[in-house]
Amino acid sequence: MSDLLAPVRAQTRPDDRPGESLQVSGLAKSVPGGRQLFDGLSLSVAGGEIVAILGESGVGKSTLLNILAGLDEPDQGEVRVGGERIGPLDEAGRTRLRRERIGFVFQAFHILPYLTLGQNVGLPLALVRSDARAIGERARAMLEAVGLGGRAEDYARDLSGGELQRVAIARALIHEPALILADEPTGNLDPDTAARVLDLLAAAVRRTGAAAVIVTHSRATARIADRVLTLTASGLRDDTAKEVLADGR
Ligand SMILES: Nc1ncnc2c1ncn2[C@@H]1O[C@H](COP(=O)(O)OP(=O)(O)OP(=O)(O)O)[C@@H](O)[C@H]1O
Repeated sequence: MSDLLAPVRAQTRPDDRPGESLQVSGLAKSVPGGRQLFDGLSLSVAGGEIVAILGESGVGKSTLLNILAGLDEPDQGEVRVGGERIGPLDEAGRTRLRRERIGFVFQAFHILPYLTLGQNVGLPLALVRSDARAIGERARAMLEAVGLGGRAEDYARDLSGGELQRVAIARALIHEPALILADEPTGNLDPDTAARVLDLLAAAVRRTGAAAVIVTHSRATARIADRVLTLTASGLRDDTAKEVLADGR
Protein backbone atom coordinates (compact mmCIF):
# COMPACT_ATOMS: atom_id res chain seq x y z
CA MET A 1 0.00 0.00 0.00
CA SER A 2 2.76 2.44 0.85
CA ASP A 3 4.20 2.18 -2.65
CA LEU A 4 0.85 3.02 -4.11
CA LEU A 5 0.76 6.23 -2.16
CA ALA A 6 4.21 7.26 -3.36
CA PRO A 7 3.13 8.82 -6.69
CA VAL A 8 0.54 10.84 -4.83
CA ARG A 9 3.15 12.07 -2.40
CA ALA A 10 5.44 13.19 -5.20
CA GLN A 11 2.89 15.77 -6.34
CA THR A 12 2.55 17.57 -3.02
CA ARG A 13 3.65 21.10 -2.35
CA PRO A 14 7.02 20.74 -0.62
CA ASP A 15 6.98 24.25 0.85
CA ASP A 16 3.64 23.59 2.39
CA ARG A 17 4.61 21.58 5.42
CA PRO A 18 6.10 23.52 8.27
CA GLY A 19 7.13 21.49 11.34
CA GLU A 20 3.76 21.99 12.96
CA SER A 21 0.85 21.26 10.64
CA LEU A 22 -1.68 22.36 13.25
CA GLN A 23 -1.13 25.11 15.78
CA VAL A 24 -3.80 26.18 18.22
CA SER A 25 -3.22 28.85 20.83
CA GLY A 26 -5.32 30.45 23.54
CA LEU A 27 -8.62 29.05 22.30
CA ALA A 28 -11.74 29.97 24.27
CA LYS A 29 -15.31 28.96 23.54
CA SER A 30 -18.57 29.21 25.45
CA VAL A 31 -21.96 28.00 24.26
CA PRO A 32 -25.21 29.96 24.27
CA GLY A 33 -26.30 30.12 27.89
CA GLY A 34 -22.80 31.04 28.93
CA ARG A 35 -21.18 27.68 29.79
CA GLN A 36 -17.46 27.84 29.02
CA LEU A 37 -16.35 24.72 27.11
CA PHE A 38 -12.66 25.67 27.10
CA ASP A 39 -10.45 28.64 27.80
CA GLY A 40 -6.77 29.14 26.97
CA LEU A 41 -6.60 25.83 25.09
CA SER A 42 -3.39 25.29 23.11
CA LEU A 43 -2.25 22.38 20.96
CA SER A 44 0.40 21.73 18.32
CA VAL A 45 0.39 18.69 16.07
CA ALA A 46 3.31 17.95 13.78
CA GLY A 47 3.12 16.43 10.30
CA GLY A 48 2.87 12.63 10.53
CA GLU A 49 1.66 12.80 14.13
CA ILE A 50 -1.67 11.38 15.34
CA VAL A 51 -3.39 12.94 18.35
CA ALA A 52 -6.47 11.31 19.87
CA ILE A 53 -8.85 13.45 21.88
CA LEU A 54 -11.00 11.64 24.42
CA GLY A 55 -13.49 13.18 26.81
CA GLU A 56 -16.92 12.82 28.33
CA SER A 57 -20.00 13.39 26.24
CA GLY A 58 -20.85 17.06 25.96
CA VAL A 59 -17.42 18.33 27.02
CA GLY A 60 -16.85 20.04 23.67
CA LYS A 61 -14.85 17.64 21.45
CA SER A 62 -16.96 18.12 18.33
CA THR A 63 -17.05 21.86 18.92
CA LEU A 64 -13.26 21.88 19.08
CA LEU A 65 -13.04 19.86 15.86
CA ASN A 66 -15.42 22.28 14.14
CA ILE A 67 -13.28 25.23 15.24
CA LEU A 68 -10.15 23.51 13.90
CA ALA A 69 -11.97 23.14 10.56
CA GLY A 70 -13.07 26.80 10.50
CA LEU A 71 -16.70 25.66 10.70
CA ASP A 72 -17.26 27.27 14.11
CA GLU A 73 -15.86 30.49 15.52
CA PRO A 74 -13.86 30.60 18.78
CA ASP A 75 -14.49 33.47 21.21
CA GLN A 76 -10.74 33.94 21.47
CA GLY A 77 -7.55 32.37 20.22
CA GLU A 78 -5.97 31.37 16.98
CA VAL A 79 -5.86 28.28 14.74
CA ARG A 80 -3.22 27.78 12.04
CA VAL A 81 -3.44 24.95 9.53
CA GLY A 82 -0.29 24.35 7.50
CA GLY A 83 0.94 27.74 8.75
CA GLU A 84 -2.18 29.60 7.57
CA ARG A 85 -4.35 31.47 10.10
CA ILE A 86 -8.05 30.66 9.85
CA GLY A 87 -9.28 33.67 11.86
CA PRO A 88 -8.78 36.42 9.24
CA LEU A 89 -10.24 34.35 6.37
CA ASP A 90 -13.73 35.07 5.04
CA GLU A 91 -16.10 32.24 4.10
CA ALA A 92 -14.60 31.83 0.63
CA GLY A 93 -11.09 31.70 2.12
CA ARG A 94 -12.16 29.09 4.67
CA THR A 95 -13.77 26.97 2.00
CA ARG A 96 -10.55 27.12 -0.01
CA LEU A 97 -8.46 26.25 3.06
CA ARG A 98 -10.69 23.26 3.83
CA ARG A 99 -10.52 22.03 0.25
CA GLU A 100 -6.78 22.40 -0.04
CA ARG A 101 -5.45 21.62 3.41
CA ILE A 102 -7.95 19.55 5.39
CA GLY A 103 -9.20 15.99 4.98
CA PHE A 104 -12.36 14.99 6.84
CA VAL A 105 -13.33 11.55 8.15
CA PHE A 106 -16.59 12.35 9.88
CA GLN A 107 -19.16 9.99 11.38
CA ALA A 108 -21.72 10.21 8.62
CA PHE A 109 -18.96 9.64 6.01
CA HIS A 110 -20.68 12.05 3.57
CA ILE A 111 -19.93 9.58 0.81
CA LEU A 112 -22.36 10.32 -2.02
CA PRO A 113 -24.34 7.12 -2.81
CA TYR A 114 -25.05 7.84 -6.46
CA LEU A 115 -21.45 8.56 -7.39
CA THR A 116 -18.94 5.80 -8.07
CA LEU A 117 -16.16 5.13 -5.59
CA GLY A 118 -13.69 6.73 -8.00
CA GLN A 119 -15.83 9.87 -8.25
CA ASN A 120 -16.27 10.06 -4.47
CA VAL A 121 -12.56 9.68 -3.77
CA GLY A 122 -11.59 12.10 -6.56
CA LEU A 123 -13.98 14.80 -5.38
CA PRO A 124 -11.52 16.85 -3.27
CA LEU A 125 -9.20 17.10 -6.27
CA ALA A 126 -12.00 17.73 -8.76
CA LEU A 127 -12.95 20.80 -6.72
CA VAL A 128 -9.55 22.40 -7.22
CA ARG A 129 -8.25 20.89 -10.48
CA SER A 130 -9.66 19.99 -13.88
CA ASP A 131 -7.49 17.17 -15.27
CA ALA A 132 -10.07 14.41 -14.98
CA ARG A 133 -7.81 11.65 -16.25
CA ALA A 134 -5.05 12.30 -13.68
CA ILE A 135 -7.65 12.64 -10.93
CA GLY A 136 -9.16 9.29 -11.95
CA GLU A 137 -5.75 7.62 -11.80
CA ARG A 138 -5.01 9.00 -8.37
CA ALA A 139 -8.45 8.01 -7.11
CA ARG A 140 -7.82 4.44 -8.31
CA ALA A 141 -4.41 4.38 -6.58
CA MET A 142 -5.96 5.62 -3.34
CA LEU A 143 -8.72 3.01 -3.55
CA GLU A 144 -6.11 0.33 -4.09
CA ALA A 145 -4.22 1.65 -1.06
CA VAL A 146 -7.28 1.13 1.14
CA GLY A 147 -7.92 -2.38 -0.19
CA LEU A 148 -10.60 -1.45 -2.72
CA GLY A 149 -8.54 -1.85 -5.88
CA GLY A 150 -10.62 -2.54 -8.99
CA ARG A 151 -13.78 -1.10 -7.39
CA ALA A 152 -13.53 2.45 -8.78
CA GLU A 153 -16.57 2.00 -11.03
CA ASP A 154 -18.80 0.53 -8.30
CA TYR A 155 -21.46 2.72 -6.78
CA ALA A 156 -21.09 3.82 -3.18
CA ARG A 157 -24.72 2.89 -2.41
CA ASP A 158 -23.77 -0.81 -2.59
CA LEU A 159 -20.99 -0.73 0.02
CA SER A 160 -20.86 -2.02 3.60
CA GLY A 161 -20.12 0.30 6.53
CA GLY A 162 -16.48 -0.76 6.71
CA GLU A 163 -16.01 -0.29 2.98
CA LEU A 164 -17.60 3.16 3.15
CA GLN A 165 -15.24 4.10 5.93
CA ARG A 166 -12.26 3.04 3.82
CA VAL A 167 -13.58 5.16 0.94
CA ALA A 168 -13.85 8.08 3.37
CA ILE A 169 -10.20 7.63 4.37
CA ALA A 170 -9.05 7.45 0.73
CA ARG A 171 -11.00 10.61 -0.04
CA ALA A 172 -9.66 12.41 3.04
CA LEU A 173 -6.08 11.75 1.96
CA ILE A 174 -6.16 12.08 -1.84
CA HIS A 175 -5.29 15.78 -1.94
CA GLU A 176 -2.44 15.36 0.57
CA PRO A 177 -3.96 17.65 3.20
CA ALA A 178 -1.81 19.17 5.94
CA LEU A 179 -4.45 18.14 8.49
CA ILE A 180 -6.80 15.17 8.88
CA LEU A 181 -9.78 15.68 11.17
CA ALA A 182 -11.61 12.51 12.18
CA ASP A 183 -14.73 12.24 14.34
CA GLU A 184 -15.27 8.69 15.62
CA PRO A 185 -13.76 7.13 12.49
CA THR A 186 -14.72 3.63 13.60
CA GLY A 187 -18.20 4.38 14.93
CA ASN A 188 -20.58 1.54 14.00
CA LEU A 189 -17.84 -0.82 12.80
CA ASP A 190 -17.26 -4.28 14.24
CA PRO A 191 -13.98 -4.60 16.21
CA ASP A 192 -12.04 -6.42 13.46
CA THR A 193 -13.05 -3.99 10.74
CA ALA A 194 -12.41 -1.08 13.11
CA ALA A 195 -8.88 -2.33 13.79
CA ARG A 196 -8.17 -2.68 10.06
CA VAL A 197 -9.55 0.78 9.28
CA LEU A 198 -7.48 2.32 12.08
CA ASP A 199 -4.27 0.66 10.96
CA LEU A 200 -4.97 1.90 7.47
CA LEU A 201 -5.60 5.43 8.66
CA ALA A 202 -2.43 5.40 10.75
CA ALA A 203 -0.28 4.06 7.90
CA ALA A 204 -1.70 6.59 5.47
CA VAL A 205 -1.17 9.50 7.86
CA ARG A 206 2.46 8.51 8.44
CA ARG A 207 3.03 8.03 4.77
CA THR A 208 1.54 11.32 3.63
CA GLY A 209 2.93 13.38 6.53
CA ALA A 210 -0.42 14.86 7.51
CA ALA A 211 -1.18 15.85 11.08
CA ALA A 212 -4.20 13.97 12.41
CA VAL A 213 -6.65 14.83 15.17
CA ILE A 214 -9.09 12.04 16.00
CA VAL A 215 -11.99 12.61 18.35
CA THR A 216 -13.17 9.35 19.86
CA HIS A 217 -14.74 7.54 22.79
CA SER A 218 -12.87 4.40 21.85
CA ARG A 219 -9.66 3.36 23.58
CA ALA A 220 -8.92 1.10 20.60
CA THR A 221 -8.77 4.21 18.46
CA ALA A 222 -6.48 5.90 20.96
CA ARG A 223 -4.11 2.92 20.52
CA ILE A 224 -2.89 4.20 17.13
CA ALA A 225 -2.24 7.70 18.48
CA ASP A 226 1.15 9.19 19.34
CA ARG A 227 -0.53 11.31 21.98
CA VAL A 228 -3.75 10.75 23.87
CA LEU A 229 -5.35 13.90 25.24
CA THR A 230 -8.47 14.13 27.35
CA LEU A 231 -10.63 17.22 27.04
CA THR A 232 -12.07 18.23 30.42
CA ALA A 233 -13.72 21.38 31.75
CA SER A 234 -10.25 22.58 32.74
CA GLY A 235 -8.60 21.99 29.37
CA LEU A 236 -6.61 19.32 27.54
CA ARG A 237 -4.86 16.78 29.77
CA ASP A 238 -2.09 14.59 28.39
CA ASP A 239 -3.01 10.97 29.20
CA THR A 240 -0.55 9.33 26.81
CA ALA A 241 1.45 7.63 29.57
CA LYS A 242 -1.71 6.29 31.21
CA GLU A 243 -3.03 4.90 27.93
CA VAL A 244 0.31 3.32 27.05
CA LEU A 245 0.42 1.58 30.44
CA ALA A 246 -3.20 0.43 30.14
CA ASP A 247 -2.48 -0.93 26.67
CA GLY A 248 0.72 -2.70 27.64
CA ARG A 249 2.68 -0.88 24.93
N1 LIG B 1 -25.15 25.83 19.05
C1 LIG B 1 -25.21 25.41 20.30
N2 LIG B 1 -26.08 25.92 21.16
C2 LIG B 1 -26.15 25.52 22.44
N3 LIG B 1 -25.36 24.57 22.95
C3 LIG B 1 -24.47 24.01 22.13
C4 LIG B 1 -24.33 24.39 20.77
N4 LIG B 1 -23.36 23.64 20.22
C5 LIG B 1 -22.90 22.83 21.18
N5 LIG B 1 -23.58 23.06 22.34
C6 LIG B 1 -23.35 22.38 23.61
O1 LIG B 1 -21.96 22.37 23.81
C7 LIG B 1 -21.59 21.17 24.49
C8 LIG B 1 -20.48 20.49 23.75
O2 LIG B 1 -20.99 19.82 22.59
P1 LIG B 1 -20.06 18.90 21.71
O3 LIG B 1 -20.94 18.31 20.67
O4 LIG B 1 -18.89 19.68 21.27
O5 LIG B 1 -19.61 17.81 22.77
P2 LIG B 1 -18.83 16.44 22.54
O6 LIG B 1 -17.76 16.38 23.56
O7 LIG B 1 -18.43 16.31 21.13
O8 LIG B 1 -19.98 15.40 22.89
P3 LIG B 1 -20.25 13.90 22.33
O9 LIG B 1 -19.08 13.08 22.80
O10 LIG B 1 -21.53 13.51 23.03
O11 LIG B 1 -20.38 13.99 20.84
C9 LIG B 1 -22.86 20.35 24.66
O12 LIG B 1 -23.35 20.53 25.95
C10 LIG B 1 -23.79 20.93 23.62
O13 LIG B 1 -25.10 20.80 24.03
